[in-house]
Amino acid sequence: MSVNINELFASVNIQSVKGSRDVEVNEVHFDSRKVKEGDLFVACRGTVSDGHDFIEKAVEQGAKVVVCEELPKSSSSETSFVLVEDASEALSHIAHNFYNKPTENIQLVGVTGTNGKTTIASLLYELFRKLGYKVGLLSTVTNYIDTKEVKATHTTPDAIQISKLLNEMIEEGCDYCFMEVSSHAIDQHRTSALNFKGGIFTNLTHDHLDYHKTFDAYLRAKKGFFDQLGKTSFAITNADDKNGKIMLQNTKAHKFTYSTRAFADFRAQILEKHFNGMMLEMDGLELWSNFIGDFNAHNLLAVYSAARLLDQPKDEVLMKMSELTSVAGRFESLISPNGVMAIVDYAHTPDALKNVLVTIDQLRTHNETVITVVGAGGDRDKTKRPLMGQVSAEYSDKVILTSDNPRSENPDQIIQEMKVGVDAHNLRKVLAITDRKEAIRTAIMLAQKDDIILVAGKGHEDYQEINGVKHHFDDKEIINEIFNQ
Ligand SMILES: CC(=O)N[C@H]1[C@@H](OP(=O)(O)OP(=O)(O)OC[C@H]2O[C@@H](n3ccc(=O)[nH]c3=O)[C@H](O)[C@@H]2O)O[C@H](CO)[C@@H](O)[C@@H]1O[C@H](C)C(=O)N[C@@H](C)C(=O)N[C@H](CCC(=O)O)C(=O)O
Ligand SMILES: Nc1ncnc2c1ncn2[C@@H]1O[C@H](COP(=O)(O)OP(=O)(O)OP(=O)(O)O)[C@@H](O)[C@H]1O
Ligand SMILES: N[C@H](CCC[C@H](N)C(=O)O)C(=O)O
Ligand SMILES: [Mg+2]
Repeated sequence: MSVNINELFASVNIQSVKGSRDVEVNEVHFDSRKVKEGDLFVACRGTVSDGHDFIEKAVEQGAKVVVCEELPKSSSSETSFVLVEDASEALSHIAHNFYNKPTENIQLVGVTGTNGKTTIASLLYELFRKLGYKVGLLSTVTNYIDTKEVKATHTTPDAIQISKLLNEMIEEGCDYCFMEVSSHAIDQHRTSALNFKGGIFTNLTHDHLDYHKTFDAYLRAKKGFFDQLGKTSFAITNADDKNGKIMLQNTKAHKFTYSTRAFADFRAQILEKHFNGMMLEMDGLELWSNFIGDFNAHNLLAVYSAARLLDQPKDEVLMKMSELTSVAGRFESLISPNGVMAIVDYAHTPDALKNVLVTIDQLRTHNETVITVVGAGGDRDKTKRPLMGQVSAEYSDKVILTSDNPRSENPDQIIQEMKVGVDAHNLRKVLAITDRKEAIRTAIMLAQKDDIILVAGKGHEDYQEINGVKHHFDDKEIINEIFNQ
């Protein structure tokens, strides 16, 4: 396929062009290593390197058009250079135009917030399939083009990948797509060109301060998503979150709120909590849900609100919602032959850990012991480590601190940084076992019938990343193996 660049630059704020404007290109890339003869290269400034340093390389490999924020000192006369103010933002528009402006032909709903994005986006995908539609999903766990699975590498794919996948969804006949929008993605303009039908805010708690530096910058990144919504879109926020209101402060979209506590457009209340689910009153009607935990009442309410704002009938939505079951790696329980329960959950922030442990505490009928196995990611927010240590020890009877993707860091050092946060009176509860498999084995050995083990932080992940190498590792697989030994 070849496309004229005049079409590609629609809605891009061009400062100047050096060279011909009447050029056809084959492919669009932001990585010089992928450029082939006749392609377009966008030089983006990154966190590690600067795409401008690879312009020469891209030209050598045959780039016909280069989009950049600064012209290189010497430039080939055969290549057209398009100067823009923000190359990452331009990339999002160029990719969207290249893939036939997909968001003009699909109802796209984005979910953002610290926790709950995967849960809400995946449940919306399942719900709309049950309602009879063809649907797409872009999530941390996996991507779907209707029923075709495409492996996920990020929570939000890069700008090119997003538009490519959305275009494939349209070709497959999808009416809707539900996607997670991470704060990194917003900050890097991966979603700038997309025309969202709706946006959902979950909550904002401590995470990713390695990248955003301050909580305020993290908040502003999330808010940027709602600022970008158009006036025919809807924006749904969590009225029970401290920052719920601020998120929608400057949006042009129609605003809606959901709450389990206060007055809101969409309301729910937990009527009964059971081991295998809960009974809710949702928007005035009763709903059985296979999910537990107060935070899931919020997630389900967000799902319901979005479905209603997408004009789906109330009774049918509630009926199909009661059939929804758990999302991979989110509160998945396994029982050993001698009655020990292990729960695998993706809690990797202080707030998520607390929510999950409080939910587990509410499940206790006698004085079952709760043992938590948890680590914190390497090369990620270091300031959440002591908080995760503190919360785990406060809300468990025993904690085994271990590794969770140490990446380039020393795993013992990460564990030490988690331990620093543990209150003095809780230190006796804490063990440190660096090898995650051994940590899980020890928890299982310590547990007696009816005790509960929480294995937190990796959820659906099937790897342990150490020094740039992903080794196969799956919490559920390991637990089952040890349970059956
Ligand atoms: C910190 C971060 O977000 N990094 C992302 C970013 O890379 P970067 O800014 O570091 O890129 P860089 O290496 O500095 O390179 C700058 C530019 O030079 C280009 N380049 C580089 C080398 C070369 O030889 N030629 C060349 O052209 C690169 O393609 C890039 O355009 O842009 C890349 C392309 O989109 C992403 O793949 C990469 O994700 C990395 C792998 C990552 O780990 N990201 C995580 C933190 C992330 O994005 N997480 C969020 C979820 C978080 C959550 O909510 O839980 C996500 O959405 O997944
Ligand atoms: N609404 C919520 N509020 C607080 N904690 C939640 C909520 N929903 C889920 N959690 C907890 O957070 C964990 C991660 O949930 P989920 O994967 O849905 O979040 P996410 O926002 O997609 O995370 P990520 O940023 O890694 O993509 C869950 O395993 C659970 O422990
Ligand atoms: N999307 C999150 C996932 C964290 C999961 C945890 N297992 C880790 O590796 O830190 C992040 O990139 O921060
Ligand atoms: Mg996610």
